Amino acid sequence: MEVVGKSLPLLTNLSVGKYGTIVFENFERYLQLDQWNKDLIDKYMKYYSVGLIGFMPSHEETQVGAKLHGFPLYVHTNMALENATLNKDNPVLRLTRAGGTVSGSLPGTDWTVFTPDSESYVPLEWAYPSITHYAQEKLCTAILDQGAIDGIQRLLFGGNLEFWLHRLLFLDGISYMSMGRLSVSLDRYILVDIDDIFVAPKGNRMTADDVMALLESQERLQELVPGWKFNLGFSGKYYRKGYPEEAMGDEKLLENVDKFWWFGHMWSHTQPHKLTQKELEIQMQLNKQFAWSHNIPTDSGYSVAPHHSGVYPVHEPLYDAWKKVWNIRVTSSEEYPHLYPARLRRGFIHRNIMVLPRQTCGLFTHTIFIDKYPSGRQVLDSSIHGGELFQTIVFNPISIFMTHLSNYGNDRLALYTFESVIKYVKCWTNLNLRTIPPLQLGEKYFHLYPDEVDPIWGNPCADHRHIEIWARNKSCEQLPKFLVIGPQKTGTTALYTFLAMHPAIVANYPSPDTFEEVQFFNGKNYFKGIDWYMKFFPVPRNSSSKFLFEKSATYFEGEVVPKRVKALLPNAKLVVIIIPPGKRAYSWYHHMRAHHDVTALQYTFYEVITAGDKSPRPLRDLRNKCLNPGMYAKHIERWLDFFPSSQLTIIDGEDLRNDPVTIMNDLQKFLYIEPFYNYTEHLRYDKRKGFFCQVIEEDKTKCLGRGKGRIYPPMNESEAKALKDFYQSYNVALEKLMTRLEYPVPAWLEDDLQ
Ligand SMILES: Nc1ncnc2c1ncn2[C@@H]1O[C@H](COP(=O)(O)OS(=O)(=O)O)[C@@H](OP(=O)(O)O)[C@H]1O
Repeated sequence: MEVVGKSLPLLTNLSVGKYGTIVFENFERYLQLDQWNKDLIDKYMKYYSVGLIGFMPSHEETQVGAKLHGFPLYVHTNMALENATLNKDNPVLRLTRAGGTVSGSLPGTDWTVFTPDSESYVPLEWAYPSITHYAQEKLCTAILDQGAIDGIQRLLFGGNLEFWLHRLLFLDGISYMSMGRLSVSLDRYILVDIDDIFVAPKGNRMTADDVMALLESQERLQELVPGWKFNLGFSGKYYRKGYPEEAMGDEKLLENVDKFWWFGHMWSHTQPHKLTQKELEIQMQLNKQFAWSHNIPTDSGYSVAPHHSGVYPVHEPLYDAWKKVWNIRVTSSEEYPHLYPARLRRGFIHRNIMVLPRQTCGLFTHTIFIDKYPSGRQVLDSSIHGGELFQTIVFNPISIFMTHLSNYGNDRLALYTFESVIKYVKCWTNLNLRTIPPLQLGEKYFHLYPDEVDPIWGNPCADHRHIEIWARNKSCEQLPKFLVIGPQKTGTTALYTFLAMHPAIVANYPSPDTFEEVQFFNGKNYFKGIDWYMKFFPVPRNSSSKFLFEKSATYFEGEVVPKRVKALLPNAKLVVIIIPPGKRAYSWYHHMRAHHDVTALQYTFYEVITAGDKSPRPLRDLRNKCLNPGMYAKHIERWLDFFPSSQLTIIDGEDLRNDPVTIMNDLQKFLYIEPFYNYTEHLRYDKRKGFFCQVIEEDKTKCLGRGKGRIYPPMNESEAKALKDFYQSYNVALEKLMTRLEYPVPAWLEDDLQ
């Protein structure tokens, strides 16, 4: 999909058509195109068998029987309409079914209606004028030009997408105009959880009659939705806690235990984020014993958490206890990434537990009576009749809804809601509705959305609901305020050490697995979750005055890293160090040799940097690790796609090496760190090491270890030349970038570009 501004986009790519359907939000813009562009689009549509969808705009001035420029079609604008119907013989209909009449006024008073004067046109939708002085004949509000005149099919809408039926027709239009190339599947999966089946105050619970009504409703729904079963969550502690007739309702449910699906909850419906793993296990175990003693199946692999607590933001003990006690493989939540907007809800898999997005159906614990539905019953009915609930089912391949015991007692609001909406979907669509058990649903979901498997951890403090369901002992102050992102071999360890000397700055604890770096955002560690990450930082006692930071030099070139950092640490400052890229590559090569890397020992530096794409894999890998991080501009631009330049600073590593005091002073200003730390007194050039080192005592310094500031022979001329050629275009881009960001161009960069 491409949204076009003033000029037309390139329609083809290597003589392959790029677009399956052309849509004009305002059809007049198509009519007003200059001849050249219009011919171009028309030719494209004919050649690639692509059709056009256009929406008629509204104007203050009303047109009555006006001819549409260039078409045998007459329009009447600014109409108020009601009672829409569809032409069941129109070939566009696919997902949409000509279901009857949408009674009542259509949204807006600026509809355009069409009168064709050619056999090429087939009406798609009709409606009647609302104002009585018009003749009560049906008027065409959407029309298909089948292309008999100029070989191009066009679908014109006289109203916009505010009308729910048009949203369905629009999808069908895209499918039809692209000859099926842009079609969505007609399968829709719905799962309704009743969560929690024994939890509701006296008076709001189910009686035995309500349970029978639930079963009857389930049978009727099974006729419409193969496999339909209500999915009941239970907390055993509340069994038989209602009035006597409600206790009989609970018993009735268990008499019919095999007619439903079941999933275990917490024994006492407590929010998991408030509990330790041990406490969670006890809660779950009690509930499991209750299940065993009442013949409730315990093998669904599904569970949900009260108030979504612990699922997202992740409370690891919940996942641990779920796995251990119930062997949970799938759950659902409304909170990832945030509650609203609902259309952005996603799934993810964490530690082999599939978290599916849950939709909202408008039934909450406090919505008990149909006639007392908040803001009136008509709100519920319009949600069912083409509104939010209807569209949720139509536009989401998989919908998981949560309902509550209180929705099924009294006047059985939930039964009314689901039976009505399902019937309405059946009436107006050709969708194949299905219900399958949660585990299968999870597998289906990630088959449909493989890109969602990997989570993107957001910042819990960016959402007040998330803070409420995050453990008390956790705090966003335990996350870093800035990151030294690399790249490797540019002096990042020296910078890390100098920063850690500052009394107001606190560095991450070293990682035992990755030498000193945490390497959270770039590799597998990311999937260990943010609890794991936070363990690398002390809980700051006086948080506001401490600057936590982390240095992982591989973040710089990691493709996914900026996106992940942005999600968790949107306000973090970023520190980049650059040195001559060839020098960096050479240092890396010697680093690998010092670590006895067989490939580095086997090949000369020249062989590594000039290796072709047909070379052995290990050689190519080493070449890439040598050369890629030095494509500085490319990587910095990627970070700038996610962060404003004011959050990122670029340090010239040669300055850091030769004049660290000035660099550290500038960096303190960039980070707004107080109190100011006078590095002049704390850093001194060490002749033996050949670098600046930390002053320990008057006459004693502490330098970085042997692995930093290695001694190796200078680069030879052919190596230097190969590197200069390789980095030429990247260095040009770097110079431009630095100038744009108002940095002085480093002397080495100017030299390299000579
Ligand atoms: N003060 C001080 N002391 C020691 N070394 C210093 C210092 N300042 C900069 N350098 C240069 O840092 C190079 C190592 O860079 P990194 O620390 O980023 O390497 S690593 O990615 O963490 O392995 C290291 O590279 P080599 O000289 O190739 O060993 C040094 O040149």
